[in-house]
Amino acid sequence: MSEQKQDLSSYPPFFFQQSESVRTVEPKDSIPPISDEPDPLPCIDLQHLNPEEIGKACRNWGMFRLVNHGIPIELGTQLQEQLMKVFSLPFEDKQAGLQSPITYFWGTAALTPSGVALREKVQKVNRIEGIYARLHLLPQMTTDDPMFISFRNLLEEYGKHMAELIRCLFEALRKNLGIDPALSKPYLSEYHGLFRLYRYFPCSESSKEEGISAHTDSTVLSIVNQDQVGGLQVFKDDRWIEIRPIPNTLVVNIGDMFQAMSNDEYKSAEHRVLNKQEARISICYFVHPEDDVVIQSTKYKPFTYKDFRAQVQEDIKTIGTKVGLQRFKPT
Ligand SMILES: O=C(O)CCC(=O)C(=O)O
Ligand SMILES: [Fe+2]
Repeated sequence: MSEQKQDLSSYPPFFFQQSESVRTVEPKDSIPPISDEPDPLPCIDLQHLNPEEIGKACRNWGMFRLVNHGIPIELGTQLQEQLMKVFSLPFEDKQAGLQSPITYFWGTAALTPSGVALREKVQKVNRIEGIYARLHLLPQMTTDDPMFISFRNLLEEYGKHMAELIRCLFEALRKNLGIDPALSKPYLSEYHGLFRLYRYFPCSESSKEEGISAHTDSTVLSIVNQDQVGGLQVFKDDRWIEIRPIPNTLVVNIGDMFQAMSNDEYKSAEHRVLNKQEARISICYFVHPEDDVVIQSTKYKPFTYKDFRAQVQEDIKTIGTKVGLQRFKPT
């Protein structure tokens, strides 16, 4: 077994109990990723936002790399370091110390919106741990532990940048699509801004183990800040493409809600994460529409994000997987 032996007591004991065969990826997923080409992902410069370029990236990829994003480098580095410290705590300490409104979870075969893994009907539990936090609830975290206080403060500061950044991207894309400005607020609910922070278990790369299985996000927009380990892939033109880690860049993807809002002009990107030989950290920020606003789309029956979320939960419970927007196609 080539799994790293260090600090294994910080991982959920269940990670060592599941058989190897359960964890390996399925045949459809086994197309080898092409990683030695120049970075193929469209790159968007926030300081020189070009509407045509960003629109093209959303239509063709549903994902792009963002540079000159304005997040202070030092802040991103500090948050990653602090996050690694928190994840390195013994498993029991994380369970005990991270309680609402910042909660700890592990195994994401299928997540509830709050990031809790649903284990009914789900055979495979991925070797990943996470911390879930809604941005607007962070100030309510009560703790005396200096490590958690520092972590919470960094996350809050980083979150303010994320909220601003996502608003700026949404406005550019909304204008591109000609969406009514009156929908800006309900379509991108700041109240629903949330973090999922992950640590992926280190394992042998030859085993092709998924930390997060192939999926599209149910969001409007998602922003991923990954460390230098790698493993994130996007499915495009019938193959998995590596989203290489490049320092000081973020990865933005279109979620299902934005796909519907754009009448399918923009695509929610199918992506996954493979575990690597080193533990991997990522800081992901997600924004959804307000619960009760009706998504107006020529491609789908009228639905709200609340309807969508309930349907996803139902599908995961009954058939073990998310069906997504297909459920809302007119019959
Ligand atoms: O960790 C990552 O890079 C991506 C995570 C992800 O796709 C998700 O949480 O939806
Ligand atoms: Fe995702």
